[in-house]
Amino acid sequence: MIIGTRGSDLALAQAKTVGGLLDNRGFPTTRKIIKTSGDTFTDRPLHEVEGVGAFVRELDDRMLSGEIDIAVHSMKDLPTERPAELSIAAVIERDSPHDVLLTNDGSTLDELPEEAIVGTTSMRRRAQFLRYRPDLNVQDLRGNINTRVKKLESGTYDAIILAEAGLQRMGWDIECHRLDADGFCPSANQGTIAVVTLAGSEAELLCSQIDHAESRIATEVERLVIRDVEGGCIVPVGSFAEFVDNGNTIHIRAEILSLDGKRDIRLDEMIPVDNYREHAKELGQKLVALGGKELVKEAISQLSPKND
Ligand SMILES: NCc1[nH]cc(CCC(=O)O)c1CC(=O)O
Repeated sequence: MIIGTRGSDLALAQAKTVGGLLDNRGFPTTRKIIKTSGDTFTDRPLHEVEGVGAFVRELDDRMLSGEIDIAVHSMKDLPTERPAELSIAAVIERDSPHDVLLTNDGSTLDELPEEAIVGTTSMRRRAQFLRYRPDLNVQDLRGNINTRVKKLESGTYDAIILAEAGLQRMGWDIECHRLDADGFCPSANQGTIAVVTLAGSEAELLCSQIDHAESRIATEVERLVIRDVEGGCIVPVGSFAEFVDNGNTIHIRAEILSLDGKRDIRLDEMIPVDNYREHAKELGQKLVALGGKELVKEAISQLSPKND
């Protein structure tokens, strides 16, 4: 079976993880690197390139045309709307869902001097940082993990924010400070790898063997809770579900922020695992009732290029 992947080091590491899990079960795989438009326009902020799904569509197309059997993605990059012919055949056991702060001199978030330059392109991270430290100077920082760390080391930024899972998968042992989920609620599905196949294919059946049930449920809850505010991945929205109470309860935190981090709408709730879908949908409606949709619309209107 052929695993399709983007060519970045992170994507390759993820594809190797999935290949290894399948090999262990006696299903040999090979890898094929696919270049995507999200990889081509690395000089522009992500929301200007083509928004949601820049990295994903190309791999979808190659699968629909039969060129690859399996596609490996960072699950947080998968858009909500997916081609009906494709299936998430496996959700791999989650790595760290948290963000981390990397600083040039090892200082923590609280120790950074006023006006320190913090690099991130994520609107969520920007808003969360400004909420916590309105004095910081948050600047755009595009590029893959390697590029971003290099730009930190070159001194262009005093600090950068990354997904801890990315660092783990690269195998780098760099000093960093984990940002807690109360102040820095991660993106929905952060730290989780999704394995995509054609629905009804043999590959789907084989890949279902490496599915991790708790990770699948947690990622589904995270998406359901923010589904009705219709944000996509470029607006300041966080959603994080974790199993507590010996796996009987799910702790869900979700939030929408204004771009400047001055206003937010937040949820912090426990739901039973039984009937988790119904509970998650109810929380989604609660987020809407609190004004979540309006805040998302406001953020999008401030992001999109004005027509005239
Ligand atoms: N935004 C790009 C992206 N997509 C997935 C990861 C990291 C791995 C993951 O969350 O599974 C990253 C890098 C980052 O956010 O720092």
